Amino acid sequence: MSHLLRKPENNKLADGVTLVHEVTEKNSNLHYVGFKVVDLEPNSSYNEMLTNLELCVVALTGKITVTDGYQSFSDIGTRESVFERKPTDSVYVSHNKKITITANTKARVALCFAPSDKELPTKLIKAADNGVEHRGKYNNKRQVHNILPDSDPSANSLLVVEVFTETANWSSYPPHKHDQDNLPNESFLEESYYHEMDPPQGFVFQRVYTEDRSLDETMAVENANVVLVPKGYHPVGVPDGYASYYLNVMAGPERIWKFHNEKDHEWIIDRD
Ligand SMILES: O=C[C@H](O)[C@@H](O)[C@H](O)CC(=O)O
Repeated sequence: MSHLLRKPENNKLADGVTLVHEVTEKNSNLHYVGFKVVDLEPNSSYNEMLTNLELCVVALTGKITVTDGYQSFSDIGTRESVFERKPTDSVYVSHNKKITITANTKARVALCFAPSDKELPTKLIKAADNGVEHRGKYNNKRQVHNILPDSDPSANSLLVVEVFTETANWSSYPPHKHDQDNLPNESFLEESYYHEMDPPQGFVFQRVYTEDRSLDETMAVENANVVLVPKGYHPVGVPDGYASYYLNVMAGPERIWKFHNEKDHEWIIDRD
């Protein structure tokens, strides 16, 4: 199995609290992006102590209450399934804070981390404030919810976005990369993908590869898998009959999403 592909760990932390995924600098080849998925039964709580990291808590499914010890955001979350295809609520918390997430209903929560030494206000990012985009044409169409885009100054280095790709379409396509700290031409952003499929027995293909092919991994990605993108192009193809969801976390030295399309495939964008 590719070293970039993570299957659910489903590590039971306490009654009603399961750590589905944990991606850190210690257990991955990522140095900027950190990521966790936590399942909570009703009335169960999960605590996280932030030191030099900022965090975006995304209510993937179900309803949760999030507090940073000073502010509390109650009963947030908008959907029972990500495939309701509507934005959800999130909470941004900057470094040096302890956060507690309590489930009001059965919930799956994504914790998106990036480095920060900047004190910034804790903030509810309401579903209604997500920028929704419909990108692409032909079989390259996808729906994008911008949760923490680089146009939103709320965070220090974190970018969070979720993407819906319908049956037999491609996304993160034409292949693009952002692995060079070379602004204004390209930014360096590591990236993680948390994938879900509908129906859940489905899979997608994702390839992660560099210009020189020194890295070239093609994966069959299944429901609730995580793919790590330390560098390189990273397109996703969705088989006929299935719909794809993924949540992206990006972070790097500059909080700017400036990607470079692979020249061989850039014509895809120029079709009439
Ligand atoms: O770099 C960002 C990720 O590849 C996705 O968020 C991608 O941009 C989604 C898309 O437009 O297909």
